[in-house]
Amino acid sequence: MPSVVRYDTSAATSLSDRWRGWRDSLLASAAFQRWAAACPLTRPIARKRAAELFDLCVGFVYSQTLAACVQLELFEGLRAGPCDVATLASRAAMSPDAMVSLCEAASALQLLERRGAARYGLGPLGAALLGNPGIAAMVRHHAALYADLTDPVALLRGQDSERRLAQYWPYALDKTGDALTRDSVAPYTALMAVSQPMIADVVLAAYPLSGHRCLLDVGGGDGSFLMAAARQAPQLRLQLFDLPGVVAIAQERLAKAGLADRVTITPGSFYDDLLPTGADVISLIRVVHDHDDDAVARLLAKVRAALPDNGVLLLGEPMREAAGGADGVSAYFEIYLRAMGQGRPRSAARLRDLLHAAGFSQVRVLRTRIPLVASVIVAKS
Ligand SMILES: C[S@@+](CC[C@H](N)C(=O)[O-])C[C@H]1O[C@@H](n2cnc3c(N)ncnc32)[C@H](O)[C@@H]1O
Repeated sequence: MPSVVRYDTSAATSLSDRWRGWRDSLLASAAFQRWAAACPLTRPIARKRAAELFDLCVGFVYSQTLAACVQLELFEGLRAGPCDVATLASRAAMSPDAMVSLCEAASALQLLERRGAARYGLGPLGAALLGNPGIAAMVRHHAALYADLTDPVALLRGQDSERRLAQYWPYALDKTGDALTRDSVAPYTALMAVSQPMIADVVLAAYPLSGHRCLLDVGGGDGSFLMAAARQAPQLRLQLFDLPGVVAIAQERLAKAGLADRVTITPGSFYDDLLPTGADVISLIRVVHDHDDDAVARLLAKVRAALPDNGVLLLGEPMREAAGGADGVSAYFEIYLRAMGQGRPRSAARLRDLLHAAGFSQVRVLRTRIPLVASVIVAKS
């Protein structure tokens, strides 16, 4: 269980509570809503709020429209150019009418674009998705999350017995990883590998590794981040630490990439084992948010113990409140990690506290190109 209490039990009403109470009662009033929609000055705000609320109400339909396009490999099918509805329908084994509904819905979401009567091509978002296969893989694996979310209240009450997402990430069910076979870790390891290039681009642009001698990637999956680091910094020696089933996959992948001589691979669980020493920089990429505060505190202490004086911890993952505006990252990870059964999305400020508590100094939050994909923190041991 997370050790931080996140709710305020104080009965005192502050000035800001009273201001917000007044605002909420105004916004909840049907008469005010009618007035705001009619008044030319407030109409743009009223329309924006109505659109935002509409998106919240129907977001599941948007997601499932995208899921259908991905499942039918519609974007791939349109890569070479637009196509008529009859051909798309026959490829997808559905009626032309049903295909028109899907194409119209996808066009409204900018995934596709109508290109004449009964003919469709890629839309700007569909084309962007083709450039990043990690997104389609993420969409596919959401089938497990959405199945768990069929009854969201049961999930939050811990009454969902199937726990499909936890089975997808089996280390959430077996913390030591002892019983995890290669087959059980292969699906999430493949998903991480295909989505890793966009993470590595963002992290390594924010913190180039050219000044370092040896990188240990803890929870390094199949070695995809190490491969990107090796391309960026040809002098870098490489180390990887992950669960035994995962490192078996990494061993093959890194050997195929011609990096066998440059890398040392150590199987283990950071819940039970010490981390290997020898690296002057240790990375935790998309690892910390998967674990509760007490486990993270122990992991950070082990990272610090494995680093030399003035060694560097490089932490990269999506963080709360990093992307600005409505915080979709927080909403997503709060519910996602609840379904997975462990972990927390954390803000840079919260991570900074955990790093200081573990004895790290000179904690710096670095700007990244796309904070939605990952934010980066570096700290000295
Ligand atoms: C979300 S994945 C991220 C993988 C990789 N860093 C990336 O960004 O693509 C988390 C990784 O942490 C590893 N992991 C989870 N629990 C672990 C443990 N107790 N000891 C070692 N590795 C663990 C998983 O096997 C997985 O490879």
